[in-house]
Amino acid sequence: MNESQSPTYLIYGAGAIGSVLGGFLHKINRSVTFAGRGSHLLAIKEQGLRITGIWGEHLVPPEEIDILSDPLNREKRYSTILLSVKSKDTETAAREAAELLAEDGIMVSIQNGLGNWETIARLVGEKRTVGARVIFGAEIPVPGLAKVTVNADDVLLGEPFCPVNRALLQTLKDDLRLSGIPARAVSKEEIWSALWGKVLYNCSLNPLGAILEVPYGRLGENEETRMIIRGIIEEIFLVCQALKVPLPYKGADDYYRFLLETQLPPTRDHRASMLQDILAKRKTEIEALNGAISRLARENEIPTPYNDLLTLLIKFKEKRESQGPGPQG
Ligand SMILES: NC(=O)C1=CN([C@@H]2O[C@H](COP(=O)(O)OP(=O)(O)OC[C@H]3O[C@@H](n4cnc5c(N)ncnc54)[C@H](O)[C@@H]3O)[C@@H](O)[C@H]2O)C=CC1
Ligand SMILES: CC(C)(CO)C(=O)C(=O)O
Repeated sequence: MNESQSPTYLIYGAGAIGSVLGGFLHKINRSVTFAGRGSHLLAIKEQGLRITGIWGEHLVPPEEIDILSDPLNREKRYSTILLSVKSKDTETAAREAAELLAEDGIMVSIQNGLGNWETIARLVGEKRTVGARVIFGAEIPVPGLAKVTVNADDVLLGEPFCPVNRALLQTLKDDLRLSGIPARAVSKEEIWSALWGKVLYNCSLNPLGAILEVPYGRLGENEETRMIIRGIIEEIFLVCQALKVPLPYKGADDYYRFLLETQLPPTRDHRASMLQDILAKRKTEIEALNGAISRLARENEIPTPYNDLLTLLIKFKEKRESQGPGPQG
C-alpha cells in the first residue's frame, strides 16, 4: 500500500467476531466487504448489521452492506483480509480467500487455537501472514445482530514468521483503535507468546465450560473444577517447556493465579464459545486447543491425561449433539 491508498478490508467469515470487526471498521468509513454463510449473512444483507453490547450500539444499514458474492467484488483484490472462521474451516476459507488477496496484502488470522498461522502461511506465504490475539467476546444472539459480551485485553497484532507489509499492519492497528477497539502491534516473540497464552486460557476454561454447561465464573468458584484447571495448565506448561515456547507467565503456579485473579473476573458471566458451539450443534475448536496439546505431547512423550480426557469428552458431546441423545432420550 502506498501513502495515498486506503486499505480495503475483506471480512472472510462474517460470524460473531468478524461482524464486530467489520461493523466497527465501517463506522470509521473504511471500505469493508463481508464474506460469510447462512442466516446471519442473509439477515445483514436484507436488514443491515446491528452491533450491541459493552461497546455501544451501531448499525450498518443494508444499503451500505457490501457482500463478496457481488460479481464485481470477486474481481477485486483486497489489501487486508481478516480471516475470522473457526479453526476447523481455516484450510478451506484461507484457500478461497487467498485468490482475493492483493500481492502486497496481508491475511490476518483472527482466530483461537494452534495451527492456523501455519495453514495461512502455506497458502498465502509467510510474507503475507499476520497473527492476532483476540480476547473480547462476541455472539450472534439472532441473525443480523452481533453482541460484544466481554473484553479482557487489547487485540494484539504481530508478524509470526517474517516482516510483512508493515504499513498495512500499522493501519489495521490504527483503524481498530480509531473505531473504538483497543489494539496494539507487538513483536514476533510477543505474538507467539500471546497466542499460546490465549491457548492456555481457552484450554483451561472452554472444554470444562462446554461439558458442565456453566459460564466461566462457576469454574473458578468450585474446588473440583479448580483442581482440573490446575491439571490442564501444568500439562500445557510441560509441553511448552519441551517445545521451547515463550509463554508470557513464569510457571504453572503463576498462570493459575493470574487466570483466577485477573482473567476470570471480567469474563465471569461469559459462556465459552465451545459451549455455544455445542448448544448450536456445531463442531467445536477442540482439535486446535486441547486436542492440539495432546498431539504435541504425544510427539514429545509427555503424558497429558487431563487434556486427553477433555478432548475425548468434547468429541463425544459433538457427536451426541449432532446425532441426538440416543434410544434412552
Ligand atoms: N466469538 C468470540 O467471542 C471469540 C472468538 N474467537 C475466535 O474467532 C474465530 C471466529 O469465531 P466466531 O466469530 O465466534 O465464529 P462464528 O462461527 O460466529 O463465525 C465464523 C463464520 O465463518 C463462516 N464461514 C465458515 N467457513 C466459511 C467459508 N469458507 N467462507 C465464508 N464464510 C465461512 C461461518 O458460516 C460463520 O458465520 C474462532 O477461531 C474463535 O475461536 C476469539 C475470541 C473470541
Ligand atoms: C470470548 C473469549 C475471549 C472469552 O473471554 C473466548 O476466547 C471464548 O469464549 O472462547
